[in-house]
Amino acid sequence: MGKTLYLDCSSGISGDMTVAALLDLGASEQRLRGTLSTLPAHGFDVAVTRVRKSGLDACDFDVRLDAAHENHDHDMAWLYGHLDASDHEHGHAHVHDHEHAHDHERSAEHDHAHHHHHEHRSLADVCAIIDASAMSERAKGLVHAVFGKLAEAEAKAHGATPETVMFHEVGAVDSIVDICSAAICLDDLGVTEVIVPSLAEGHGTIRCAHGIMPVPVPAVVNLCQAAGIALVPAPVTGELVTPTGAAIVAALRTGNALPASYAIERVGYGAGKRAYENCSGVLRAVLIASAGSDDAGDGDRSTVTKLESDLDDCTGEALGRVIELLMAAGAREAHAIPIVMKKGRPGHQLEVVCNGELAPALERIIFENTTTIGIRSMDMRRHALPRTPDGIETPYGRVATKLVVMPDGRVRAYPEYSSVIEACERAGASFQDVFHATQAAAINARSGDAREA
Ligand SMILES: O=C([S-])c1cc(C(=O)S)c[n+]([C@@H]2O[C@H](COP(=O)(O)O)[C@@H](O)[C@H]2O)c1
Ligand code: NI
Repeated sequence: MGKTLYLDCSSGISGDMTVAALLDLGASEQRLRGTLSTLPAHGFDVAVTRVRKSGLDACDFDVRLDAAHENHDHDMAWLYGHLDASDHEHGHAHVHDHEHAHDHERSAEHDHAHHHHHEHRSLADVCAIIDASAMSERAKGLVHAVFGKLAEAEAKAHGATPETVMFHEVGAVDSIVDICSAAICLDDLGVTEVIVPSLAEGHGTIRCAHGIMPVPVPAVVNLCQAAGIALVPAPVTGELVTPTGAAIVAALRTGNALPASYAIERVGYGAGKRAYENCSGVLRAVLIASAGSDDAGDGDRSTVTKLESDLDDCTGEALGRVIELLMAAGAREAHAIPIVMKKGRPGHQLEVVCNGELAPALERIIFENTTTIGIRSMDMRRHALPRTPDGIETPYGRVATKLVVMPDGRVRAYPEYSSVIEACERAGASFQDVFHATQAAAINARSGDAREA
């Protein structure tokens, strides 16, 4: 079973804060750097350092751009219009098919500390960069999901469609690297559930490539509206939630409520770049496990997506292969059910259950690896009982086991299949002997607890 991540967004959320918090949680920096080096995007380097933010020791993730790509993201004076406040309008309408920068340097109205370049990319431009990298299929799926949400929100703000809208800052190299990095780190940590109850957000206005925008900026408003994300007003003049941060939450969130009780496995703090009064400026990321105690609640209620396709012309070999690929790409379940289709044809219904953000990537795998030309999808409610992974000592060695809390509070032990097989092979014992010995040992270990099943 995957890990559950709780994001405490009491100081908002941005792309770099997310990556920093995940690295602080233990995601591999080495793996991140190795994977980023395969992105066909140039002019950037990443720095991972420790900083003190509001007295807290936090991780800082910084995408450093070369002179041709640098931006204003941390320049508070520029962001809030204290320098030359002349508007910096760009139409979104111009057509291009390659990365380019608009060079406004040295013009009187842009004569401030940084040169002001924008790379305008479409969703297709960004997808091409992601697909050409060596990111895992799961990480690619997460990145596609985040940019898909951004494209919908930007399109709505600018009266375009997701296919035609041009990204400004959110399509720049640093934002692409932030989003890819967040996906690589989540994949590395094995996170499958993401709980985000709400996002704290400031007020006022902020300057961006479009000009002066009200906070929350339009893209954030659209993202939160579409995904039903609650915003909590914070006593801060400025932007705490960036479009990238909101899109990460919109695409990856699987739940909006913490379990009634939970244990903290690990905590990470990611520093924001901007300095505001009245908030800590850090994103706290917590890996949690349901405590499985009396007051553990009745588990997690979340939404999952089911993909379904009926096949009467696909070989068993192809079906077996696609199921393997789907599971490797992060599906929760993938199976084929024998059915009799129209004209009396024997066939199979391929059923895949996944977190919603993975659906587009898994659909691609189905189209590429089977004969289907259509996939049905539906969102479903899922009720998962509270469960805690444990290691049970048995006469055959240690066996990984899930302890599951039943609705009436009793606890059942479910030995993990692969761990049972390892013990069988280690000890030369039968599956039944190891499985039942593990259940008995689990119950014995908890014999003081009157609520055993
Ligand atoms: O890039 C685009 S199109 C963009 C749109 C909007 C809208 O609300 S529309 C806002 N912004 C601002 O850009 C910076 C950087 O955002 P990141 O998500 O890349 O960190 C931020 O201040 C946004 O408000 C950009
Ligand atoms: Ni925009």
